[in-house]
Amino acid sequence: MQHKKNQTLGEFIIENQDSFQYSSGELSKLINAIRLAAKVVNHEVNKAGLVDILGKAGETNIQGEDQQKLDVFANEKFINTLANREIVCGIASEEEDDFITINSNDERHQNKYVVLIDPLDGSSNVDVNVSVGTIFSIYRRVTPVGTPVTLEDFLQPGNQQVAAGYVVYGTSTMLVYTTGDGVNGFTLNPAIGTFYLSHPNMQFPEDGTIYSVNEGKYRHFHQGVKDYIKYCQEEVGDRPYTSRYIGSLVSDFHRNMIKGGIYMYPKSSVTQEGKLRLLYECNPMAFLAEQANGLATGGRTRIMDIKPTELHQRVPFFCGSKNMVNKLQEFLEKYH
Ligand SMILES: O=P(O)(O)OC[C@H]1O[C@](O)(COP(=O)(O)O)[C@@H](O)[C@@H]1O
Ligand SMILES: [Mg+2]
Ligand SMILES: [Mg+2]
Repeated sequence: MQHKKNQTLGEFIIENQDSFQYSSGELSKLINAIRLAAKVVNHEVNKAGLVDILGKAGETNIQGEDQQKLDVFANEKFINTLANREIVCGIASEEEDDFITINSNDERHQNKYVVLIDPLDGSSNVDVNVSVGTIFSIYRRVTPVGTPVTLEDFLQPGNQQVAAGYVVYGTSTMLVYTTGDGVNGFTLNPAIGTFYLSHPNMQFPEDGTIYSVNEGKYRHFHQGVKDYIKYCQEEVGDRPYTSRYIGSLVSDFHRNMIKGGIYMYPKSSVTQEGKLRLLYECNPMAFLAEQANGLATGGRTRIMDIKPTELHQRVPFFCGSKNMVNKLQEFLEKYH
């Protein structure tokens, strides 16, 4: 992978296109479309509070969650931007009950990629001006090109992803992604609307001192998770670790990747399989984590080896610095 200081995202995509095993330019066009939609959503996020984009949209999604206006806006922007550029044959989104088929009957379009997105991650933070994100995951379809996509094209294990990434709309706006050859971060210069390579070859420190979990749900957690949280809080050596939980997966992950840490959303007696969705939250973050020398597990299984069964299925999620995730697994193993 070639990194040049002050390289723009557009230049980076072109220059590294050939290092991608399936390079036909289609994936480059796809990443470029995501870049464009991210800028449009960023513009709206930045002026939230000035325009009527805060609050609930009045609908609920298939997860039974109240959709925020920004959820709906971001969903439309990403879907329209991808669909209008005829570079994908299907899209699945947190905000759509079922997957969307694109251009399937048009012989001219031999699109071979499907995209899964969480258009706005951290929705509970939108109205309180705390950083939020967008998450995307890209696969090659498994059904024949030129035929309508099927559920099978979306229910692929994470280890089949060809690319994944996120946008974080925070103190600055960054797009971070991988095509299986390391993780690179690009910061938006809002003055000229261009993303620049600011974080080449991002790596999770093997050890960290930050743990991120919603401790308000502590008493419902599995005993192994409780023991690990207690371990993090013990006054021994470089512990106690610092507790940091933004409540936006993208932002917690991003901070932990830079500083070293572990994010946990366990299953509990309340949320049987946890809260986070395998296909458009856990798999893309797991691909990034592993490409950045980190780990991602469901507790017993490597996240990217889980065979999906449903579009919106939830799984327990533990992700971050290698030695911290391994330590957590030691505690979980005790009870298996
Ligand atoms: O409020 P809780 O239960 O701790 O959940 C917070 C988690 O839920 C999420 O907001 C779920 O994502 P969405 O906002 O995309 O639904 C994660 O970003 C975050 O880490
Ligand atoms: Mg989310
Ligand atoms: Mg969301």
